[in-house]
Amino acid sequence: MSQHRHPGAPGRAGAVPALPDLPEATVARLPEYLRALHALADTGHETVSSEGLASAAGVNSAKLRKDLSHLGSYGTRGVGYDVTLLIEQIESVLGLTQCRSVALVGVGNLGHALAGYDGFASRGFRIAALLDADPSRVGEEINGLVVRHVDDLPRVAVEESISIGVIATPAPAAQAVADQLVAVGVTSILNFAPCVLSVPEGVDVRKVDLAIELQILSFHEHRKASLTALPGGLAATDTQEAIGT
Ligand SMILES: NC(=O)c1ccc[n+]([C@@H]2O[C@H](COP(=O)([O-])OP(=O)(O)OC[C@H]3O[C@@H](n4cnc5c(N)ncnc54)[C@H](O)[C@@H]3O)[C@@H](O)[C@H]2O)c1
Repeated sequence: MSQHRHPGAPGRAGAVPALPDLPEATVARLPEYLRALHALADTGHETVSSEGLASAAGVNSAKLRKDLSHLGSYGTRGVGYDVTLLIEQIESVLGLTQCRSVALVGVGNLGHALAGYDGFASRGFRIAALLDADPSRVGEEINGLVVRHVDDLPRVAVEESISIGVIATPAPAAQAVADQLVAVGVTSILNFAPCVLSVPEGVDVRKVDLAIELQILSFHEHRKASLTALPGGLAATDTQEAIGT
């Protein structure tokens, strides 16, 4: 995943308490900690050591302690972190204490898969609107939601209090869709189209490109093959650390 961010995003949800200014890498790891913590809570764990949580989240424990110290969470010596408390702290920092409404634009192959995925709701996101430019797709019902024409976006954005836009259109259409989302006041965009979007200051864009992830893995495969070809073979390398996860 890649991301670009502009400071000073105007909030749509009104005044919120000042948040710590966290490093982006920390922000990117918090959802991993949250997922691991929910799994621990589901299996009856009340506390967890930094090593245990780090291992469940797939990071090293020093990095985890540093990340959590940014939230003012240091755990208790000999006991570790209180699982429920840490879940609350991370959810609060990530702004997950309120459910956010998402508009998905482009309901083709990928859009259908995203619209049919139930996992967003359990993580605090409601797909509230499906929009497409193709009249033959308008009116189709997916997971209880009817696809609407993208020209309805201004009305839908107000009706559903849309706070995040997801773009799953072909790349040539993505910039125009981003412009439409920005025009209706959306300040967070998740872009699946393989292109760079230009957005005004105050709008955050994250890009998901599985092909890029595969290319990065390809590099590591390539590198491992070159190392095993050396005399002595591949040193005891922690591949996840090498990848930087
Ligand atoms: N990020 C990833 O890992 C990943 C994986 C798969 C596909 N993709 C990308 O996701 C996008 C969608 O892929 P797909 O296979 O679903 O394509 P698709 O052709 O099946 O669907 C695209 C949909 O977008 C709609 N559309 C086109 N222009 C529009 C506009 N201006 N406003 C609203 N809707 C519009 C089309 O009518 C169509 O329904 C592509 O850009 C593709 O490259 C990314």
